[in-house]
Amino acid sequence: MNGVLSLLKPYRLKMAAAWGLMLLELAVELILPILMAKMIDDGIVAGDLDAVIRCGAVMIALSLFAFAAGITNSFIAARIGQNYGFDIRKKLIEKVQSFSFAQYGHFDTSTLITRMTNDVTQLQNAVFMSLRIMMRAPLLIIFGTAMAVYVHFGLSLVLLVTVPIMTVFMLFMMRRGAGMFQQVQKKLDKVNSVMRENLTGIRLIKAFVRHDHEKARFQQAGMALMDETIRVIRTFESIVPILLLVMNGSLLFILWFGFVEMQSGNATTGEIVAIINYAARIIISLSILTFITIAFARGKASAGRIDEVLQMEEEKLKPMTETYPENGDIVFENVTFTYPGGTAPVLNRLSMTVKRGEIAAILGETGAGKSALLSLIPRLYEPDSGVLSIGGREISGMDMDSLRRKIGFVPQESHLFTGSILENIRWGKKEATEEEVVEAARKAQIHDTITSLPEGYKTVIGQKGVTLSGGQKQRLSIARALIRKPDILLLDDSTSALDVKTEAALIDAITAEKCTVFIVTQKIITAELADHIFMIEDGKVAASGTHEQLAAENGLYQHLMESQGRKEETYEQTRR
Ligand SMILES: Nc1ncnc2c1ncn2[C@@H]1O[C@H](COP(=O)(O)OP(=O)(O)OP(=O)(O)O)[C@@H](O)[C@H]1O
Repeated sequence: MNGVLSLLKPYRLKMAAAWGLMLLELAVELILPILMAKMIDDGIVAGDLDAVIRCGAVMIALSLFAFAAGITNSFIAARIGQNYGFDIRKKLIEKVQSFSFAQYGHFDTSTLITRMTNDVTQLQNAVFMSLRIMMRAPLLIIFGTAMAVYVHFGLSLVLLVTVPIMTVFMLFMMRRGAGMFQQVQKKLDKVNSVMRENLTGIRLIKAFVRHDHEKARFQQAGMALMDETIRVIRTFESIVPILLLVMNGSLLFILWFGFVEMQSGNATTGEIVAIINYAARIIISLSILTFITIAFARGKASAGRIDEVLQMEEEKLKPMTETYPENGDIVFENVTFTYPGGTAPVLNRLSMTVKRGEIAAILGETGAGKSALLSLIPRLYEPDSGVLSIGGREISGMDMDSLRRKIGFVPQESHLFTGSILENIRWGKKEATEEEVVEAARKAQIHDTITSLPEGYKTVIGQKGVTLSGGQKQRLSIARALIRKPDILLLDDSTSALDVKTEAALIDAITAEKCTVFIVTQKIITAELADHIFMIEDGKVAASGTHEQLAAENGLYQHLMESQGRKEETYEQTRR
């Protein structure tokens, strides 16, 4: 067993029990026609009521026994199926969490969601069926045919011909089906992707009056899924009529040949009834096999898709030889970085030093690579070449988790989780006390806003709760980062929606924290508050210095100041 099937290992014993019960149920099913033949020949035809009652009693007892075995098997199979599904989902989420940003880019979010939901359900169904009926149907076909041969060889000859032909036909269809179901799942991915975009972008769609366009997009994806599913159904639908035609023909042949054999005294009524009974059970099993074939083909396709995620190779990282230094400057030395899948480097032999405890403003045109620079510090991406070190220790040799624990990161787009404000801030440090939460909120300049809400820190945000403004979300994200008491604080354009006064108060509070701060910004007014400004252009530091130095010497900076209407006045004047 490998891949996703290896996750069934812990259930080996329970699976064996389920199969054992299934075999008992099957054995009863195979014995019943013989008992019926005996009841007819020794009881009904011979006029012996005692024999009828005896055989009847044994048949009832065996049927009850099979019923109990069947129910227990069903219960165990359902439990294994559900547990297995849970295990796969857990494994998948753990795996996805361990992905580097580059690996995450391999999969679209929608396909990951489909794989974690629908594909897991398909596999769960396949496992349930394999324990409940998947083995039973083929075994009944094999042993049913064997028992029929045992009862009357001549009458069973037709089964010996038709059953293997139909079984091979089914196996062939199963092979074809697996490929087709891969396509169905891909089309389902697309539907999920359009649906997700529609739901998350609902405000935009309304504002731009793009309902019709989106409806058409959804229809296209939905129709593609429907067409593919119909194609598969059509293929499988042909199985049952073909099966019924062949097997009903076999039944008629048995009846006709049985009549001939009975006339010549070579067969009894009971034997004919038993053979017909076996043939009927075989027909039912072959029809069940059709559904099993579909479930198995779907399960196989889904297992492949799940395995693709689970077997994603771990990124090979340098051995961990460095520990995080308690104090240290952050140094980029000739760092070159290309986004995975990107065609050209966004950072090109960039070098810069940010002193411990300094506030560094990163300025640059949009698309200059400011976010890229920030994302290298917590090792969300690894540079192509060059060295990034903290306190003289290369971060590429540091344990990722311990490095990230020292960093407070506020991404460009604020992302909050469904839950209360308190929970959202505490998300940054799970053991934080309420006092710590309030302290972080005060520093992030959001405390007053929170307390003005009717439920204060207990206010639920998200779809079913209060909707916050862009600036409020930014400050909440900053509070979530500050509660960690980070050594390094990365603010990726996270103060863009704040007014001048609030931003200045925030920077004052951050300064008191004495952490090293990288603040990406487009605004000169924010850069002025920094100890050091780095201007990024063409993947390099084009200029650096204090606001005063750059304002006096750097043409590009002066141009930026002018374009933003900032000349002689200072930040203090604006604040007032
Ligand atoms: N995940 C990604 N994969 C490939 N290319 C990317 C990715 N993210 C950004 N880019 C590209 O890399 C370049 C630098 O992007 P980055 O987001 O680092 O710049 P930025 O200076 O932060 O921009 P902005 O100020 O607009 O946020 C851009 O041209 C962008 O299109």
